[in-house]
Amino acid sequence: MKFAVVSFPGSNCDEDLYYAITDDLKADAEIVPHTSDNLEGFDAVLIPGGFSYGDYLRSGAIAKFAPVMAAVKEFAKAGKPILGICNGFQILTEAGLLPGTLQHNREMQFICEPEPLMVNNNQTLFTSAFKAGETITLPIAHGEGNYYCDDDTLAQLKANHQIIFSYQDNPNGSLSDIAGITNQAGNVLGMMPHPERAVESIQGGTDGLKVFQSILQTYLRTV
Ligand SMILES: NC(=O)CC[C@H](N)C(=O)O
Repeated sequence: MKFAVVSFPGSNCDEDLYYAITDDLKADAEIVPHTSDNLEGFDAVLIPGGFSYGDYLRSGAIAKFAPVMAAVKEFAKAGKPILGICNGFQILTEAGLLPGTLQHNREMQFICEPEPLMVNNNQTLFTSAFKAGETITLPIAHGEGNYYCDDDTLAQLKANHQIIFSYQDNPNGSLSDIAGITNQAGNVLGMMPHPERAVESIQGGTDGLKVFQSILQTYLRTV
């Protein structure tokens, strides 16, 4: 299985993700520049955290116009797995691949801390390695992680079990404690917490590795 880690000007978690996949998951990965228009040969796409284009206008608002995003949209349409982490989640909402938006944190401050989360749905390709209802800890590091959507969208997210991760102790004001959601088809996940920062015990925990193991295990079951 080969992972693409898409890198934009201002991405700063691309190499962390690359090493999480190659060193810890022991799978194949390649960093793909924002200028690429081709994701052929990849089985999953990872969109890393950071400050793409300096967070100008809004986080992710300029990245959605990068050449690679047309290929990312095709990849999503083909039902292949796409995971956006932090700025990656912001880019996916701006690109219309996930509903809702990420606003400034309630206290208008950047928050960087380990955060307890609930795994609400382990029946997804991103969470099959977790136990149902498991509580895990992943680091967050963001200024714009306050998830918002309209009432109809929220009702749909709940009815379809698309709220995959929620905060136990809502740090940023997110609607319904939302920390991570999938699209309706279940092949695109956006999450504000950083699984790639919790893949080795030296980082304080390894709960994040299970996200990548889930993707790999699901892939291996289907080939
Ligand atoms: N770590 C990150 O990806 C930061 C995301 C984003 N630019 C923010 O501060 O909200």
